[in-house]
Amino acid sequence: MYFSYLHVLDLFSSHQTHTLPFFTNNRFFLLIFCFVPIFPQFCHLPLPLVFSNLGFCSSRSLDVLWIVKDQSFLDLKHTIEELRCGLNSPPINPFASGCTEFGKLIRVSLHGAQVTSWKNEHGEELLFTSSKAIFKSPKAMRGGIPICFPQFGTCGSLELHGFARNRMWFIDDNPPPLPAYDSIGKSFVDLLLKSSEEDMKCWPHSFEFRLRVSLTSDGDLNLISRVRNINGKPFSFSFAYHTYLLVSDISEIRIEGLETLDYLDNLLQKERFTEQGDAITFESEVDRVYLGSPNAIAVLDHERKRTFVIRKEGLPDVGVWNPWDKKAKSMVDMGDEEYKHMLCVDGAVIEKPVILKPGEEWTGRLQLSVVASSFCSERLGLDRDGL
Ligand SMILES: O=P(O)(O)OC[C@H]1O[C@H](O)[C@H](O)[C@@H](O)[C@@H]1O
Repeated sequence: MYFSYLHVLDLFSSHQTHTLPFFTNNRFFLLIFCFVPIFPQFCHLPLPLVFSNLGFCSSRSLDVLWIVKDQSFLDLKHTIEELRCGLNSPPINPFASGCTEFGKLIRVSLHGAQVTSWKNEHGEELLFTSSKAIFKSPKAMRGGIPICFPQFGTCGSLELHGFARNRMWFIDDNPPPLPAYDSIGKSFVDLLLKSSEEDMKCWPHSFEFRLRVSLTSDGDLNLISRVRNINGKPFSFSFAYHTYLLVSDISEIRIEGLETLDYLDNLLQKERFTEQGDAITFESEVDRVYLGSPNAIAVLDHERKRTFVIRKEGLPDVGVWNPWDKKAKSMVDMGDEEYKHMLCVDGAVIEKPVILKPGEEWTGRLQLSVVASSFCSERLGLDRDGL
């Protein structure tokens, strides 16, 4: 059965007594919508819809979550009214259509726990999604932030980038607590992936992978991954937040923070080189893993006059990828010219895989911010240690 906006509206109205105090007392909230046109293929999956903050649970079909910031109850009510008015028309994306303006928000798919959209306060998209992206299980769609686990690239015997990006995740209603600074004043959702019988056949290790996706009051996108070994024996894994940044023109992009580092070149059988330039720029295909990078790097978009600042913890390596024209043309889910508008810069653990003993947990944090390029590197705190 297809799940429509009507269900969402019903859900809000029938639980109004629960939702009102929450929305009036909190400036931040998690708004959960099912969006049929994006992932119709997942709509049959019975997944629990959990508004833990609201004090009720409901079992509904659900596949896409929206994390929205700074919305008062009145704004939300207004939006619901707008959606209600459009109920007789075919379902449309309320956010993309301009029928409502939410400003800062994140969209997350339960398929792969993939962040598929991150918007600033002007409603401008900050992550790349290919116009030819295929939103079809079991593959990850081309764009956003796929999670590469328990393998990055071809570093092992598993499918490329591991299986986590191709699995359905669940909302984690009751995650083990995180430090207070990871929760206060933020809108967030917790997702969970556990090893399935099928996965155990190719990767025989029991794990729990918890991902918190959150939006800070400044509009930063935070991702916190926690992988726990619930096995009787140790296991190792590699990992990456495969982050597709949306850029104006790849030839105008510069990465600062990776200069002088060693890197493995995936285009030359992972041969090791040392970066020589003052900054990384792009004029052909690049597929590299920079090793032992600082915990903050910057991606400067000269044309748009904005800079992505990537801060990370527990993620020593950085994958940098742009397929350029020839490879882009060979990819079914990428437009011929779209390579010009994307750059993958991945906080990752690749060269020295994480080894977890039974009962141990690993944490990898990534924070993405956008600032005006008039900020100079010193003010970005690129030499700051961690988040
Ligand atoms: O096409 P995908 O499986 O999503 O992989 C896309 C790219 O991801 C990484 O950046 C790898 O280093 C590349 O070799 C790969 O081509």
